[in-house]
Amino acid sequence: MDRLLRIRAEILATIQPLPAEQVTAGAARGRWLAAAALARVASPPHTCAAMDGYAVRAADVTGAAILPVRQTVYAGDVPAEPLAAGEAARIFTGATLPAGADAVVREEVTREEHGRVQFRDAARPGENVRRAGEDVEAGGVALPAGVRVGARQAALLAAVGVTAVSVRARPRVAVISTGDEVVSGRTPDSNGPAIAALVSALGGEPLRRSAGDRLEAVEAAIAAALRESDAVLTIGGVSIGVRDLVPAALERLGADVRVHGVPMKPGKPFLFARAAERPVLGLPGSPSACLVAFEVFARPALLALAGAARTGRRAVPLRLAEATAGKPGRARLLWAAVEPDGRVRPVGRDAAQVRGPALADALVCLPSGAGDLPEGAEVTTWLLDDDAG
Ligand SMILES: Nc1nc2c(c(=O)[nH]1)N[C@H]1C(S)=C(S)[C@@H](COP(=O)(O)OP(=O)(O)OC[C@H]3O[C@@H](n4cnc5c(N)ncnc54)[C@H](O)[C@@H]3O)O[C@H]1N2
Ligand code: MOO
Repeated sequence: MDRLLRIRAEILATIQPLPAEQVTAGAARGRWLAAAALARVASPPHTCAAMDGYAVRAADVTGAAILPVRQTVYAGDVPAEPLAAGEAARIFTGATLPAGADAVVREEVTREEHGRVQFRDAARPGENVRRAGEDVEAGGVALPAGVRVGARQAALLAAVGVTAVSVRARPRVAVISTGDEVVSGRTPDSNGPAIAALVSALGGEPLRRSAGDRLEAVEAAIAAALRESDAVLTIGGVSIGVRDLVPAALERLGADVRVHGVPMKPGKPFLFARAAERPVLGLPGSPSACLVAFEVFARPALLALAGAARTGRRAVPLRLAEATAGKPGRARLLWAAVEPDGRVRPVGRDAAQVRGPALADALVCLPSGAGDLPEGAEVTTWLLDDDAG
């Protein structure tokens, strides 16, 4: 995997994030922050009760004690008056602590009768109190740049009063399916919709195009794509057959082909070029190879364009649910399913497979030269289920 990761790093080094724009927090959903989002208000906004009970000055409750209850504070109230020494205030979860109070005693360990509350034990200063800003201080960094705004991030932005944020533009990504068999429909275009869906899941805007097996057609399709998009993905026509026209078309367009052929299985013919200051990623046509090359190279490249701080899949060591026969040579990526017990089971291997990837929720990465692996062997696994935007 090291060589693949080096090639990936070389590709990423050529990619700058797209320009930033200011959008409402709602419109930021699924996009990446271009700058840190700073809290406009603290969270929590006021020092408040963490439990229903009685606000007191802890110094007044150093053991069993009885205090008069002078006020009641509900969530949303502004306390009518400060808490005087020797008094208690009835208070509810989330309600602002009256000035002077420094502890909340849970209702369960008290008894109220005739306007007086009885405490059994000492109150600790700070007990059941949420300090204003203990989660996020006003003016502090709520979210750093490079983070994707999803559901939980939207909650934080709302909590700290952020209504507008700076995010990276959505990448417009041309997805060009090539090959007469695909254009005619004799071979169903399974890669096109898959790659378009993967682009959408990254918050990108896929522009689906196709070109038959004529050099001029492939060249024209790539040239048009370079004009209308921020990145170009081609599918098929990238290995060494006489009808594999993507490399020749790129040459005619004066592209700078930086990578052609990578030591992995499947996905060996993958190509990376720069043309018109844009990245061009040539994915193999064989379905499993296409999707693997997308995972290893294209997805990180598109994430870098979109401004993501983390461009790789989450990699975790998992144990194999079954033995896997070793093969010398290239690093291998196996579509796999994570089982309920946390072990991982490969689901199909041939580069032409469409079913294996469809059943998988992980990719197992075996380094070049990995021999036969027994059941239970630990393997690096990329988890594929974190696309939620
Ligand atoms: N003599 C050699 N032949 C091949 C080599 C090699 O080194 N020497 N490499 C093999 C490897 S590895 C792969 S992977 C494939 C990929 O080649 P291409 O990227 O040029 O892909 P095509 O030849 O255009 O298509 C291969 C296969 O995939 C089907 N296809 C293409 N596009 C789609 C699509 N959008 N949806 C579904 N299926 C698609 C196409 O019909 C072919 O069946 O080359 C090996 N050959
Ligand atoms: O490496 Mo190819 O990618 O065998 O399918």
